[in-house]
Amino acid sequence: MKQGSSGSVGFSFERKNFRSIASIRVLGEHSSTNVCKSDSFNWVLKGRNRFCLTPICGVENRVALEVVLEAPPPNSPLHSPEAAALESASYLESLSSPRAELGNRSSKATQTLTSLKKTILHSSALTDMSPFRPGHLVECFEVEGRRRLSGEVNISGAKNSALAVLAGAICSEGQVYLEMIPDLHDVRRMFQVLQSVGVKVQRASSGFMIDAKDLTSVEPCSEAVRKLRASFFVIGALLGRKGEAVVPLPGGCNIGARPIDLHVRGLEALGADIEIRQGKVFGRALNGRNLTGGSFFLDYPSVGATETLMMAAALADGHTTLSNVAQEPEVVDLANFLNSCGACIQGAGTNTLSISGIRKLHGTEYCVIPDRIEAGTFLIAAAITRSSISMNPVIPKHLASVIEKLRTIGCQIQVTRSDSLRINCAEMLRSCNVKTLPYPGFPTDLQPQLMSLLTTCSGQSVLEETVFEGRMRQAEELQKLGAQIKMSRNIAIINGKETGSLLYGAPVLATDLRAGAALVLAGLSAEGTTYIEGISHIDRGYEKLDLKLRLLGASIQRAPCLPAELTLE
Ligand SMILES: CC(=O)N[C@H]1[C@@H](OP(=O)(O)OP(=O)(O)OC[C@H]2O[C@@H](n3ccc(=O)[nH]c3=O)[C@H](O)[C@@H]2O)O[C@H](CO)[C@@H](O)[C@@H]1O
Ligand SMILES: C=C(OP(=O)(O)O)C(=O)O
Repeated sequence: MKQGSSGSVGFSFERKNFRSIASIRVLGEHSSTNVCKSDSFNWVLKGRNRFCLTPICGVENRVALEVVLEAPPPNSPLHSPEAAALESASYLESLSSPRAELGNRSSKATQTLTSLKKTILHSSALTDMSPFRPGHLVECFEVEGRRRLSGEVNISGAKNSALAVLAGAICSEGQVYLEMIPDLHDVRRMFQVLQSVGVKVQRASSGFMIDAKDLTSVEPCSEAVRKLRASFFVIGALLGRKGEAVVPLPGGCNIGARPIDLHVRGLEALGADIEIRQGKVFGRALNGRNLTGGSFFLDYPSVGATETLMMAAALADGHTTLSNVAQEPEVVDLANFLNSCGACIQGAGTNTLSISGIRKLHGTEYCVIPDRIEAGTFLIAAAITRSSISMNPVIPKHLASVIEKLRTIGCQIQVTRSDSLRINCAEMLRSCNVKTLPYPGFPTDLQPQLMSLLTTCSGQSVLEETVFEGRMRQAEELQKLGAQIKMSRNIAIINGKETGSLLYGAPVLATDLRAGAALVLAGLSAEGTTYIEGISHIDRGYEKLDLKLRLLGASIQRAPCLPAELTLE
């Protein structure tokens, strides 16, 4: 198909039948190795299931010659290769090109489909594509399974600590230098939240310098706040500092209703008047100046509510007692950070916090704890691939419940140094029963990953999610890989096979951060190729997950795919 520099190549196909297509490769005019960068073209959705491929200015000579569609893996439960081949041929016939060329191209495509040869346009060509616009290809992870992992992985700073500490930095009027802040989408959005109220954020040496001396607003940018959960916690710091705050209702993982009633009632107990209207929470100190100390019992040990109230109470006039608080390591990290700025918080890590308010906090240097959830994800990655790996830095105590369960199913885990772990896994692992609970119980943030692992363990496991009511959406996706899972509300009954259940690669969708991680792990264990869409969720909370896994020997790449939601038109 010849194509003028100013024209466009119009084509249409039934997107629903291509649910499992992995990629589209665009070739240059004379050489099949001359792969045009995806960002050289606009993929524009034109009406129902119709795309238009238009060269962007400056790439006039790099015309689109053919589009090669890849069929789904042969074992895909969604779609047979034969159906995909037929679909592809009819798609090619719909191209507005001379018939002779069509014939060639159709047979080329069919060959490609028949051999199921990998024709993925790899990540180097994609790097300039983000953020994706509607109608563009989106990134997915392409995972080639059944490879052993080996080596040592570096664990990043904890996402949930870093986010809480960044919110906490608003409490301080001095300069705060923070280390071990992971490079995550959520962290970048949190920087935007801080900057929108006048906080200066600067990269400095291997960390970040945060200066919240001159707050210019008490209303952070709605767009950024709505993208993550922890952004809402700034309400405690802003009310503490300024006696006033207007914060939109937060975003975060779609894993349940996630109300903010405990934050609100706790702030009211500290002398705030709170009103929720038009999707925003308006708070102000009742006395028109500062919050005042008080007592509050949390009905549930909410991590976020504990953190919000800790920040507010740290700056309130007088003394506060918070009972039935969360005891998570990230809560302790926030308390340690605030104390290093001069706050007076006692009892962090127990179920009661005793806080004497201090009106002005000073600057500090602080290093965030390592991410226990990332470390747990790598422990499970080793287990699901029956591999041996080491990881560092970790705080082994933070992973006690996870280590205990992995040992129960047959993994060997050694604490090799005070901050390092090594895991060795035999071929045969056993089932076990697990219930998620607040810390020190088994973390809900590792439940989806554990579900993937248990599908490969012999016998029947019962996994119960008690923290979030909507956090088992990965089960449906794991079933597409062949996992034997029966769901009953928040309980999953997982049947592994005697020899360890073999998962089969297929296209799947990450519905949230940890569900995405669970699918990556399942893909590492599966026979064939797994395509995981929705990886922006994963980038929210894992620093370079794909790179770290590759360094351990996994085959995982970023590849372009058509967004599934385009079928919903
Ligand atoms: C940014 C961050 O730190 N996120 C973590 C934090 O989320 P987050 O702070 O949102 O989690 P919470 O501990 O608050 O939520 C636990 C349960 O309490 C409920 N609840 C919470 C607040 C409230 O006002 N009312 C209420 O009913 C929630 O709906 C949920 O069912 O802790 C969770 C539980 O360990 C983790 O999974 C998240 O990764
Ligand atoms: C649920 C999580 O994050 P968030 O609270 O930011 O949605 C998580 O980290 O698993």
